[in-house]
Amino acid sequence: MKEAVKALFHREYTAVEALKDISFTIKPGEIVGYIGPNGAGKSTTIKVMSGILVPDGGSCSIMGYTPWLDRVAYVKNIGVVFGQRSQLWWDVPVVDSFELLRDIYDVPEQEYGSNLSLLTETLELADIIQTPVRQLSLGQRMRCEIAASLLHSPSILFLDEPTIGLDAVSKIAVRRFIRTINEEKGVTVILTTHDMNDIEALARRIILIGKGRLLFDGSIDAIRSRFDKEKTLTIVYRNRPEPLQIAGATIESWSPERAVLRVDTEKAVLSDVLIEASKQVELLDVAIDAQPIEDLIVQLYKEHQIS
Ligand SMILES: Nc1ncnc2c1ncn2[C@@H]1O[C@H](COP(=O)(O)OP(=O)(O)OP(=O)(O)O)[C@@H](O)[C@H]1O
Repeated sequence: MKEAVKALFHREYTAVEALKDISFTIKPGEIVGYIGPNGAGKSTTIKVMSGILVPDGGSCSIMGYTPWLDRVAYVKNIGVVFGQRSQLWWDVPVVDSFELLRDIYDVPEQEYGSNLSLLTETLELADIIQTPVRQLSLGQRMRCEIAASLLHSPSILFLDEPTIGLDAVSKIAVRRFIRTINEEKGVTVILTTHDMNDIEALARRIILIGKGRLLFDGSIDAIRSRFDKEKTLTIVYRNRPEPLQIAGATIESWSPERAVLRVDTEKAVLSDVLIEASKQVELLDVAIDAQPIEDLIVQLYKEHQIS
């Protein structure tokens, strides 16, 4: 209590440098996964890039605009979805919010009409568009949020955790939609998410930040070739009563009909392991699994000591 009263008169402040020396360039038409652990600075970056936050230093140029200086002209070119916040009015039907956004962005009637019908069809909004937002499920609301961010045909879309809390079906629908607008309309997408399946499904390029610093900027393939040295080989074969012995492979589990092997591809060639296996058993089925991208990202976090 004493400390609380003291704090009323004498506040102690701690400076948090949310972003430090972060620098990158994104080409039109890219989908970039902007990732990092909690508190890394992802939302802060999106807020700076969308003109909501004014940084203390540094520069940011998007389509020739400085987001926080040229806000009115700039926002016509961007769409923003914050998974944790809503840009829709809670008590009115979704379509009323859409119409208000049309007026705010000054979208010509014809453009609004064709965007609305395309978004209604592809995001399956027909049954919910007359419902007040407060009566929608999270998945339904997120589909409306994404539609709302695209009514004015922006060429850049910032998505801050767009699939948070969605069920598997809705996640797949949202991912498919993001891919479609990127491929068909060339919309540039900057996506933050903790769901590595979003990243795997959408982003070819990853920018990883941790504690406000840029730690990695490159392709998923580059991460794979750096960390994904181990493959899991599952083989199914005709009855063999004793375990296989294969140089270069570690037997993870074994039964008379099935074995799971781990192969370090830096030490053994996968095809040699398979040839050796086929000499010892009559192979019926083979499956090769790479490490999930989630595990690779964790290794990247560990390398930078930010896990
Ligand atoms: N309004 C604020 N006032 C003070 N500090 C803030 C504020 N918003 C964010 N921060 C701090 O800035 C840093 C970066 O936060 P940010 O929200 O950008 O992280 P994030 O990467 O989006 O995290 P998460 O994955 O948890 O959403 C954190 O240390 C956070 O505590």
